[in-house]
This record gives sequence, C-alpha cells and structure tokens, in this order.
Amino acid sequence: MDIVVENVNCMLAARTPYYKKVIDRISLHVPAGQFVAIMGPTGSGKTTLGQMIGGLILPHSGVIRVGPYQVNNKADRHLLWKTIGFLFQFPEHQVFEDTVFDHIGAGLNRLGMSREWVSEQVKQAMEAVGVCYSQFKDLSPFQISGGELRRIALAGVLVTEPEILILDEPTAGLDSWERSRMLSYIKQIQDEKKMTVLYITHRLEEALEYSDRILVLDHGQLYADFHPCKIQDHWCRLERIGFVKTPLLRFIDSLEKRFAEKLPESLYKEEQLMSFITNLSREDL
Ligand SMILES: Nc1ncnc2c1ncn2[C@@H]1O[C@H](COP(=O)(O)OP(=O)(O)OP(=O)(O)O)[C@@H](O)[C@H]1O
Repeated sequence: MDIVVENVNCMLAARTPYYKKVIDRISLHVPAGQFVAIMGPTGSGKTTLGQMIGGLILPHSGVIRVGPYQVNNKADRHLLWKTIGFLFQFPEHQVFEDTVFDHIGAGLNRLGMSREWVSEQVKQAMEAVGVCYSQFKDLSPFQISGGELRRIALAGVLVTEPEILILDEPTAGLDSWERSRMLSYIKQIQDEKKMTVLYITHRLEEALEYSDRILVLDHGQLYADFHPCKIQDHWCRLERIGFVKTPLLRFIDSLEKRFAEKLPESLYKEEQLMSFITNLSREDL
C-alpha cells in the first residue's frame, strides 16, 4: 500500500501551556513496497509522523491516506489497523500475554481460524525470527532476554502479514549482531511480501544499508528526501543539523580521492564496497 501525506500539521498538547507544533506542513508520497528510513535530530517529529501515518495521532490539518484508507476518517482507521504493523522503540512494552505463544497468536486468534492453523503460523513466525518454537512457546515474556523478547514482538507483528510496517527504533539497546540480524530479516520479508516499511532510526549506517530512501526531519519539517546513493550531495546540509559521517562514509571519502571516476554509486552498501575493493587490480593498489 502506498502512503500519501498532504500538507499535514500537528500540534501536541494543544490548548495547554505546553502547546507545540510538532509537524509542520509535511507532504510526501511513499510508493507501495518502499523501505524508507526516517531520520532527524531528537525531537524533530519522527515518532509523531510515524504515529500519524499509523492513525495513532490525528493531524490538525492536512490529509493522510494509506492505500485506500483516509487516516482522518474513524471508520477507515479501524480498517487500516488491520493491515498495519507497529514495532516500537521498546517492543517489550507490546508483549502483554502470559506466554510467548499467546502473544504471537493473539492477532491470529481474532481471525477465528483453527487452533492447529494458528499453531503452525506461530511456529513458522518464531522459526523465521530465530526463536525455537518448542523451547520458547510456553515461556512467560518475563522469562526471556531482551533480545529474544524483541524477536518475539517482531514475530507477533509479522505473523499477521501487515502491508505496512512502522518501526520506531526497534533495535535500540540491541548489540550490533542482533541489530543486523533483525534488520536483515525485516528486509528479507519486505522484499518477499513487498511490504511498505517506515523505519525510524538514528543510525545512519542502518539507513544506508537497508533503505531505498532516506527522509530527514528537522523541527517538524521535511528537511531532506534522497536515495542513499545520493547522500554525498546532501552532506553539507545534513552536517548542519548534526549528522556525523559513519566509518564507512569516511572510508568512501578517502576512496573517492583516489578512484574518483571509478567509484560506483552503490558503494555505501557494505557488500558493494567489499566487492569493489576485492576487484581492485594490483596497479590500482
Ligand atoms: N505529548 C506531548 N506533548 C507535548 N509535546 C510533545 C509530546 N510528545 C512529544 N512532544 C514533543 O514533540 C516533539 C517531537 O517529538 P517526537 O517524539 O515525534 O520526536 P522524535 O524525532 O521521534 O524524537 P526522538 O528521536 O528523541 O525519539 C518533541 O519536541 C517532543 O518534546
């Protein structure tokens, strides 16, 4: 499903002394199947925008459409919530059921399907996120580690096969191995199911590696919108709002000085960079 945001504004704590304009005239279009990273300084409005698109916060003006649904319309919002998956910064706060099985199966049980079918779907989802079904299914969410719980929260979201996935820093607090494992898995599912993914993150290296597009917010406005391979073109502006080059970008800078005309655009992806380096000839080195 595609997402259309038209001239949207949002105030939080309206009619109180804490009144704040958090989203300021944002318009954008995300075509179905795109993996979009949403970045920007702390407080720039990323979470608010994600929650508005998911119908959890309503805009004060402007229009948001997700596929056939008008987010501003109450009846449409209820239909939208059946096709959308959210994973928040602390996914463990999303796991309320007594057992891992009950949590992952909760959304499916509501569909009125047989117990056997639900069990099979839960099993597949757990195995897909690398959690052993027989070992974990009867455990309480309190009995497992933070990383395992995040994978279970992800399984609980993906098992319902959402058409849109909104991820709000779901890898915060995970080690780098867990982070890349989780993101690679999300990317693989997204490719297979052609899901639209909005991935809110502070990690530029993840945005470059996994996304098809990077949106940058600043003070509630859309500050930049570019393909990851064009990041160098936007760098001066990004630096102005606090972006810092990742080791990979610094390495590409030094390669650029040496091999300017030979560098492919997709070098910001680790695999492409490795392949470029291994294919350099002896003379190049
Ligand atoms: N309930 C609220 N009432 C008033 N202001 C709020 C409320 N919630 C958030 N804000 C303010 O809205 C602004 C945007 O918040 P938001 O959480 O969307 O930013 P963010 O870009 O996701 O930040 P972070 O990167 O820190 O998660 C912030 O300045 C925040 O202080």
